[in-house]
Amino acid sequence: MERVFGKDRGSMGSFFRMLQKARLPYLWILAYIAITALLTNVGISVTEYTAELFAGNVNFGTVVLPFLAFTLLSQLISSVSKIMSNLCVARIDRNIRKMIWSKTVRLPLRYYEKNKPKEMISRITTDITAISQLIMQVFVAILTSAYTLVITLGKIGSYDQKLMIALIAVLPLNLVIAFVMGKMKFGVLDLVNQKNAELTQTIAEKTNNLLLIKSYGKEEKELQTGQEKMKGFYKSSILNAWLGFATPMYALVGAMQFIVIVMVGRSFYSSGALTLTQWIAYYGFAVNIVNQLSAYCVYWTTFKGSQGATRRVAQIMEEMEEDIENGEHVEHLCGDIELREVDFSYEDKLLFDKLNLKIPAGRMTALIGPSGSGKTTLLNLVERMYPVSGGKILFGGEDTARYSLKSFRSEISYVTQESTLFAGTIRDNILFGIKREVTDEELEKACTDAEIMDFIREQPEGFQADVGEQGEKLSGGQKQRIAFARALLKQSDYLFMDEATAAMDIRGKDQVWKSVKRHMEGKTVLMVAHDRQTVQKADYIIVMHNGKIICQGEPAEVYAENTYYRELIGSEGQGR
Ligand SMILES: Nc1ncnc2c1ncn2[C@@H]1O[C@H](COP(=O)(O)OP(=O)(O)OP(=O)(O)O)[C@@H](O)[C@H]1O
Repeated sequence: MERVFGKDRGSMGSFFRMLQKARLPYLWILAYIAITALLTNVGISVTEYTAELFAGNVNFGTVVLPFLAFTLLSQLISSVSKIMSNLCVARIDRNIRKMIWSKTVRLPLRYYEKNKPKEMISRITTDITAISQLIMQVFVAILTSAYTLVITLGKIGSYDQKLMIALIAVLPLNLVIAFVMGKMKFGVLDLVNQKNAELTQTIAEKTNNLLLIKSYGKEEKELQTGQEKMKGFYKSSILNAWLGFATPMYALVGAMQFIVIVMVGRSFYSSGALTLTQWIAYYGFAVNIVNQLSAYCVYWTTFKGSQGATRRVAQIMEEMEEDIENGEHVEHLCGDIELREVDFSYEDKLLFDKLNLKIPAGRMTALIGPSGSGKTTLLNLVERMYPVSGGKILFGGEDTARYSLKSFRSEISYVTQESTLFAGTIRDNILFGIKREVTDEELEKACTDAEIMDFIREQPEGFQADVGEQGEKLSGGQKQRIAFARALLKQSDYLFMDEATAAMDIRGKDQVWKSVKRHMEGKTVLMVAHDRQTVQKADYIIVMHNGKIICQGEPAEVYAENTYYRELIGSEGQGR
């Protein structure tokens, strides 16, 4: 509960910085404000003509006709104003969603160590809706309501200044109750949004891993996990539902104000300070003012209710993006890869401490070592997916920190451990990230070399065959072959592979390795491997253990020195 009713931590500074970046549709918002101001003035006329009618003045030309005309006009403007408000909300939603999506893609991988990527789903869907509501239903609405209040009070003041002052004196009652309710609403809605994000994250993760859940018979357990998250969300929604009691409380305060307003007006009418028409018009204006003030209570609770969502989105926008353009454009990477005194930690866990390593250019190097020794991390550091916390990474003696990430990464082909594909066609997936024009012959050649061409020919739609969500219609080996075809088409001088053939059959592996040898003749290949067949392709070996290099050199040297390599390669590998 502390979380619900505790101190709110919304930061309006970061919120306004976020709005600056969001490029709000200011012209549309201004047009909406202008139309709403027009509606206020037309509404004043409607109230005045209504008062004339109540007072018994039914002259067709001067009262009835203008009353009908202004009423119709007021309804028309009101419809246009609602449509404009919805258009503004849609535009604000779109702009902020685009901005957060761009941030999601540009945030460094480091950000996702601490924050769950799947929680971004509810940031981009639910939280953003709360923000557009805040802008239109609070900030803009406060402006338009304030205008209506001033104009209406001015009108009452034109009847009698004292009447206006008496009315102003009874107004602040609403604000006290609104303040208390707003505090509670903030806590509850923050909790609702948080529980929603957790539920989204859990469902996205579990539905992605249904195979694993089924094969280990964990249906009941995961059912429970999902249900617990739903229970958490449900409880917070129930708490939110109880806040519905705020409405009768506002109504009670409104009714008390109404009694005071009528008594004040009545005494002015009795003393002769107001005519009958003015007394009736005063009543209409006073009701309008109370409605406006009730609306202020709603603005306040909406404002407090959206504070949690606002804070989360604003915090994301404050995070540093990876600047992929900054730095020198590297035309052509070449030379040995060198790690000099490199430090790197995952959160508090130090993995590399002053690591020194040279990976020779133009050779096929295997990076081997027990699980968790840091092989994938080393590949990621060399590709600059994570910044090092100390030391340097050099290519051909040049510090890579001076190159722009965009140009630097485009010089390396990387076949990752998972070989994830995106929903779409085989062709789209192979050409993903290939920035040059690729001819059909080249595409077929790369697929033949990656041993996937026969499979593509078997598909009725060929290259246009759909791979399914995350490539689910393909086998693990087929996905790896597609990733290989893509890497070959990239034509880089550096090829990194992280257990990139682990899912392939023995014959397929051999074929793919022959293609790699052919394509990468004289170029640099760095591969992480656990199996003898793959490690044997290498002509240089690096052995890692617990974030340290424990041995490196020609296969024969490493065979003589290192037990891990000897056990991995077996007696057949001797003398290589
Ligand atoms: N994102 C992460 N956050 C925190 N710790 C991590 C993260 N990724 C890896 N680690 C830790 O860093 C260490 C090295 O991991 P890494 O994936 O580099 O090992 P590896 O040698 O490639 O293992 P494997 O052969 O099993 O793929 C491990 O102890 C791992 O738990």
